[in-house]
Amino acid sequence: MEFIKKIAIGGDHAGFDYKAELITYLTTKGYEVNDFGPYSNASCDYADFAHPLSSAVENKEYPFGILLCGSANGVAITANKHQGIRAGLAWNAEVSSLIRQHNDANVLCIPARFVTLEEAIEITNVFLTTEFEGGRHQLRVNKIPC
Ligand SMILES: O=C(CO)[C@H](O)[C@H](O)[C@H](O)COP(=O)(O)O
Repeated sequence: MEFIKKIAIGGDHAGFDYKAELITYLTTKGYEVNDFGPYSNASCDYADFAHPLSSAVENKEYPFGILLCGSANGVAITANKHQGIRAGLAWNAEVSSLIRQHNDANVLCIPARFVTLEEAIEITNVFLTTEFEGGRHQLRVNKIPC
């Protein structure tokens, strides 16, 4: 699998601390990480950050995006409003692998209030290093756009 260089990351205040840790982790692993915000842990609205990130991924500026909020539902609901986005929640490594293998997810949504930082890092690692399986799954993914 080709090394993916550029990653977009964002979320809301509930994901702020983990977002900072993931930026540091991914940067040390050699990724070029663009932080779409927020830039403090002050209460904010996830859509304000999930929409710009999703547009950038949809426009192929980044192969993958990572969004973090408290339960991951707000950012996922927002990101999936974009036709070119397949945003999946992942709360453990196995689910993270499956949203890549079976759903060809291009945005990972992490429930920051429901996983440990170590789990968030593992979920991220698995997401970025797992390939889409294609085959029967491609036929299903092709049917998603409405
Ligand atoms: O969309 C959400 C709920 O599913 C996110 O988890 C937000 O982070 C959460 O709603 C923020 O809640 P807060 O009480 O305003 O911190």
